[in-house]
Amino acid sequence: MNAIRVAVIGAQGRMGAQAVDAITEAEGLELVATLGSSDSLESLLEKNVDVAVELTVPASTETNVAFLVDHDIDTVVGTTGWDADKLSGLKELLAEHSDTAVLIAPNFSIGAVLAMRFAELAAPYFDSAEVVEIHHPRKLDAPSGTANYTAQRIAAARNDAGLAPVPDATEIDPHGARGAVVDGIHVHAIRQQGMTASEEIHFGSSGEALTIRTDSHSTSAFMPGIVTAVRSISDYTGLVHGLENMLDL
Ligand SMILES: NC(=O)C1=CN([C@@H]2O[C@H](COP(=O)(O)OP(=O)(O)OC[C@H]3O[C@@H](n4cnc5c(N)ncnc54)[C@H](O)[C@@H]3O)[C@@H](O)[C@H]2O)C=CC1
Ligand SMILES: O=C(O)C1=N[C@H](C(=O)O)C[C@H](O)C1
Repeated sequence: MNAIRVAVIGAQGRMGAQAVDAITEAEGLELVATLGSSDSLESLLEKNVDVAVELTVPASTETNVAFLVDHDIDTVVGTTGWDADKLSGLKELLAEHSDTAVLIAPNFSIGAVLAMRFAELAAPYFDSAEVVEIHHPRKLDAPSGTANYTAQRIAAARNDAGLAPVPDATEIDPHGARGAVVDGIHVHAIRQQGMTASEEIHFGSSGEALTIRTDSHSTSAFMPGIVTAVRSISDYTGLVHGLENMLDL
């Protein structure tokens, strides 16, 4: 079988550089292009790319992915910033490219993917639910893409179960101490030197608490997920939101 021809966009970044190594080492994958912020996406067109891996910045990802879809290149996206409007625009674009797939993966770490699934399973059983994320201080966006997605999934599971809003008597909060609110779920972001990425999901009901925690100690945590996605994406078409959809969870 021919190797899958892979391009990495954002190849000089923390994630991109590690993805270059992971793809180079992975059996059945061939790294054919690496692009940084000053390189033109047009240069990919002569490389016969099967799959692009997009690991850039929230301000660039939508334009990059639109170019790749317009040229029918399957794309694995780890970059954050994909809010509901951007996702729906991408869905519309993909509808015009029926053989092309894009994975938007809020998190490639198996621990984080499982933590989100466990949270979704736990959500209907608890009155209270809040998310705390901790990241390195170089991170551009808050709350993290993973925390946003976790909160959305908890909110959807609570909604399906017919739960009332989370109990909270706060009336006075001049400094925003209760954090961001995503679909009714409070989300708190900590930026801490020495950290890579962690998330805690706190649940509570009368007399009991459940805390789910996932830690990525280094960007190596995300590489098996990227390689799995690159190998699998040709089996899909359209928008795939979340690596869990490629993991049979
Ligand atoms: N889904 C996941 O599991 C993970 C996602 N991330 C996300 O991935 C993104 C990248 O993270 P890091 O590598 O830590 O950031 P970084 O800042 O180290 O790297 C981003 C790179 O993209 C480059 N870049 C910016 N615009 C570009 C463009 N138009 N074309 C090509 N390159 C461009 C920058 O020059 C930089 O080298 C962030 O949004 C981050 O939140 C990070 C870790 C895991
Ligand atoms: O910027 C990061 O580092 C990370 N970004 C993603 C996010 O925002 O959720 C994934 C992971 O948390 C690391």
